[in-house]
Amino acid sequence: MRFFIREDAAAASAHVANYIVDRINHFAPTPAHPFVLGLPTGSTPLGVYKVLVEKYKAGEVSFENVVTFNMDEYIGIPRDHPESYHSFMWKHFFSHVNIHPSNVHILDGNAPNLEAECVEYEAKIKAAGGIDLFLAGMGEDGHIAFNEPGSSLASRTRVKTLAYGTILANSRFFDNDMDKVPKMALTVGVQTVLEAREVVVMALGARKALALQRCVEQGVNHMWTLSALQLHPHSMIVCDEDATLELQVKTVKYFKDIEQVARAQGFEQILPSKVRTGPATVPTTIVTDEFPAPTIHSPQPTTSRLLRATPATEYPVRSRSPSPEPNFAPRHLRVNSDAEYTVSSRSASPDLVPDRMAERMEDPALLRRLTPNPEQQQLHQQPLHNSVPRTSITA
Ligand SMILES: N[C@@H]1[C@@H](O)[C@H](O)[C@@H](COP(=O)(O)O)O[C@@H]1O
Repeated sequence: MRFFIREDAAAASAHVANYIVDRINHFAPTPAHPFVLGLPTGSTPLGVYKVLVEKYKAGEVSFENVVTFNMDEYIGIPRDHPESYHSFMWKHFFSHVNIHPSNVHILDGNAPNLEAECVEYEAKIKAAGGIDLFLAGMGEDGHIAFNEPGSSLASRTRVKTLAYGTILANSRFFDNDMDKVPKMALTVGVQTVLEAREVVVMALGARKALALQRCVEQGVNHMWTLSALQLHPHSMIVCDEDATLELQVKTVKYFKDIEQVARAQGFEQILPSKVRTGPATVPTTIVTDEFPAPTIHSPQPTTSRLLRATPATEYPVRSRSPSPEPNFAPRHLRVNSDAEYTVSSRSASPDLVPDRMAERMEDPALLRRLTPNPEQQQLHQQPLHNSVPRTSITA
């Protein structure tokens, strides 16, 4: 994770806007190979949009070949409501730059079938080639997009109920009247954000300080969904001094030092060239039967995909998902080349399956031992250490 602390909101916004301009220009997008930008709403990115518009007007960047996907949208308020995220985006950004309206994607909170809208949105992101850079803000409770505390870190675009704290925080845009704030929204999921090739998060002001501390200094936790950023190979946080108030002095010093040392060495903390210049090839996943199943099957929680993630210079790769098998063997991942991965067919779709330790035992003697009341059984059975070779138990 790269972490930049700037004096104030204006300096942080300029840093992010310059970075985005730099990324778009290095990418050199074309109609056939556009730069795909994920965008947030809220007060935090306003300064970034302002600088991006200025830079567009100064001829420093073009949005001609940029495709955008917004993070979220309220459900149930008209699209032209002044506080809809559609209105927000056109008012603060899209109307002032040369983006093609057909390249703008914002979830429709009034769609007749909201679930279908979400599925379609994910499909559109995929069809666009995935998101190159997702810009995000954060909620005071550490949410990213509208992924409120407790959201699955493997979540995708979906309908979401808003937390009381978010409704309260956003009531400032609705005459401070909580009754006027929509209670539901459509939002990209945490996993949708993590699949972007790069994620840039901004945190401004003291009211974000606690969330920033939880997400940076503590572990990955679904109660602070932004903390999932720790699993992303190319993430960056840019904040102002006020947002660092809850961080340890040594954390602040550490990140400032890193930036200073890098600069003294003559380079910024930049991305590998593959990511900077856009995708040449997307890795493919090949399913084979090459790897044997182990004696004892272990459950494959969905979140383990995040932890296993991908090599740092490539895109996240998802395994194919055929119909579930009764038992899942651990996934074997082998890198064949820069852009190819091999996965055992037994490992596909490692979704969370409830299981008992006993069900993983193939040895009947062991199975008996793991049934309830083992003390009673031992009264009637031979000692197990005679019948079970220790070596048959493998993790
Ligand atoms: N869904 C949005 C988030 O994407 C945004 O990050 C957050 C913070 O808003 P602000 O930047 O106004 O603090 O507000 C809403 O909850």
